[in-house]
Amino acid sequence: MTLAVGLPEQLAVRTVPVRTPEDLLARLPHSSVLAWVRHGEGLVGWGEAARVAVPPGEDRFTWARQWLTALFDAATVDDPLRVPGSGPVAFGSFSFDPRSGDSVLIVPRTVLGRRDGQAWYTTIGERPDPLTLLRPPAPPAAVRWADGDVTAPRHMRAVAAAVRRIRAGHLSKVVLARDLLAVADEPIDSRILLRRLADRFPSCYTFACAGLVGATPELLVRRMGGQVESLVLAGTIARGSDSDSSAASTLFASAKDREEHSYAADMVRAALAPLCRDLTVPAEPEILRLSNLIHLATPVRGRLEEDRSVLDVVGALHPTPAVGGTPTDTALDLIRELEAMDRGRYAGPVGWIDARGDGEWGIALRCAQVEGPRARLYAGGGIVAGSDPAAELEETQTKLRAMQYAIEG
Ligand SMILES: C=C(O[C@@H]1C=C(C(=O)O)C=C[C@H]1O)C(=O)O
Repeated sequence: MTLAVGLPEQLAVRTVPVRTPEDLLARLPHSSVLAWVRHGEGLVGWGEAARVAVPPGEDRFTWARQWLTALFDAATVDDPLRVPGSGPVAFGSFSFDPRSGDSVLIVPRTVLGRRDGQAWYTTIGERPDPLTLLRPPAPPAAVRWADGDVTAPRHMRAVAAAVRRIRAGHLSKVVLARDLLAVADEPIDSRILLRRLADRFPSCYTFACAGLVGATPELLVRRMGGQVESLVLAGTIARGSDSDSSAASTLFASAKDREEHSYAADMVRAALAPLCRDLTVPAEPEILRLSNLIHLATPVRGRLEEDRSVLDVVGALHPTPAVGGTPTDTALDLIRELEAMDRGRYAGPVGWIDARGDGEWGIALRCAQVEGPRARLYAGGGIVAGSDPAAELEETQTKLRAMQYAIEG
């Protein structure tokens, strides 16, 4: 259903506390699901009370927020909990490129939420589905892999061309990505992918929205009350056979990775500074260990000066140089020129927002667009003057492995 702004449907929303479900992902009744789960907590949803295709444009986050405000303001809400994620929520996934029209918001009919030992069940409309434990879905069988639009040699050529542009002084950093295709015998059930990702990457945000499924380590912004947080990532090394501490020290001492990281951390600081007071941005990055690789990470915190929804903050931040580059507009043009594929919603913001404007949005990384028996996987990396095409290709291979595992086991 697509609703025009100004003509909102009246939603009847009811939240009730429930006994803590031990496993949100085991409750999903079918493959068309919405999810945002980390360490077993978060939100899962299914059914559609409302859905909208957000028109392309720089202002798509404002458009989306206005559409939701009209919808949620007209709703009748019975929500005794009033915690972030209770009452009506929308899941969303936005295109990376403002020119692309792939962005979508979905208000599920049913949401199961869990945080800090409290759990709730929100339903919209008359007859909620019963909450039952279901039989586990079947994993994808006989998966074949094929090149996407950006083959390995093409990616290396693009990286080499980007390095030349950077050395010629056109820009400082650009993130280039590539894709990989999987085809199974039967439609791929997103629930299997979510389960495998959540088990292997518990500290990542395992997400699903309109067929985009993944587990991202990168928090673009969490807004709960006046508090905002972000976790900026850029700079990567594989967790090889070396001891972890030696890989982490190599990454921490790498001038190339520290440079890549500083562009992203500086931009997030600059974008949040006008919106926040008490902004804290550590001077040096931390080390974030995932099961397959290690990142440089800067945790950022602040208090919002004015009442702004999480989507307003998403709009101020996207695209950060973790997925775009520096300067942003030059990098976007170079991505359009050199990458030669449509990123769709890969590297775009993905997450949820409630009627109070609270929510959590990540950058859609380590993900795939799943359609029937096919999945398109994406991965990229930041390119600076000192980048090496073969090493960058390897980095995308390591990053792709997370979703290859989710699909193949
Ligand atoms: C672009 C991706 O990841 C981003 C790029 C990184 C890098 O270049 O080191 C690290 C983390 C992410 O911000 C990806 O996973 O596809």
